[in-house]
Amino acid sequence: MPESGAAWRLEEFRGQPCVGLHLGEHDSVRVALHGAQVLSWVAHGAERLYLSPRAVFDGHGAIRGGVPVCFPQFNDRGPLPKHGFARNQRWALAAEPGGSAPDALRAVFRLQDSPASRALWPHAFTLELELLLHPGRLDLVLTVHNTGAQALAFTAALHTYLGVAQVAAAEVQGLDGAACWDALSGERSLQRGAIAFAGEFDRVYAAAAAPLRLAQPGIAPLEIAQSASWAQTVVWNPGALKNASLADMPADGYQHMVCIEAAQVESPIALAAGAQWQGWQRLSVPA
Ligand SMILES: O=P(O)(O)OC[C@H]1O[C@H](O)[C@H](O)[C@@H](O)[C@@H]1O
Repeated sequence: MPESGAAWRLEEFRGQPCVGLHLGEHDSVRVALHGAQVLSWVAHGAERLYLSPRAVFDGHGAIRGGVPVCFPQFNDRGPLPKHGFARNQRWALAAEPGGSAPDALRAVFRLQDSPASRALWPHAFTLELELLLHPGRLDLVLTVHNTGAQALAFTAALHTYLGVAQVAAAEVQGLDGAACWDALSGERSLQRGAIAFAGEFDRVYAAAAAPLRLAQPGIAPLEIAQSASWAQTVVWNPGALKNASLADMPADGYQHMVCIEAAQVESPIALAAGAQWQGWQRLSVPA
């Protein structure tokens, strides 16, 4: 274990088994085995993720909030259930969590193909989500391993719900000039300036080379970086109307979240038999 005060433990949250990583008093992460879904990330004492108070924890459906892992399909762009099946299945801890550096904790979750996954998608695979918790920083590393004898192809995302005090006052910086596809209008254009939110927003951006920033008045900004292996970044907020159609969101839920997703949406990743792919997202509160 790293410095004193660092620990991991099995926890229960809303009836679901979870793993908690705790680095001292002020940094922690909680992950449900269902979907290996991160439900909470506390950085320097402040929660930075949004988890809907109406999220359903039935061990079957998707949990609204935190960091859903979308695999092997992004959204409804294909024949599989929306955002694939990985967020709807029980993952396992790959090994006992522990210290990875003097001031860091690491946990790895694993999902392998099963009769349930093969009924939907006829491929052999191992999916791993590695979490590295540092003071003020969380790294999420997704690895896809084709363990079968046939090639496979997938799209995916780390569908991160970031918490905001008031979405109308929040801004996403760092995508100025990026090519974007508006999922609402179908139009392609270039982003001009920072992203602000005044209604439903659902856009797929060509990923930027430098980290993005989520800026809010009076709150330390959050930096969001992703590996170059993800071609896109998705930015989503349902706005009031779409929010009202989401049974697992409270009426004001959309005001308190912005999704910034490291994603591979437009061209599937092809993996030959035995090949691996890795993509990460890093969330940090700059010192
Ligand atoms: O409601 P879900 O299946 O979790 O999807 C939530 C959202 O995910 C992504 O951000 C997509 O770009 C949106 O179009 C979608 O509405």
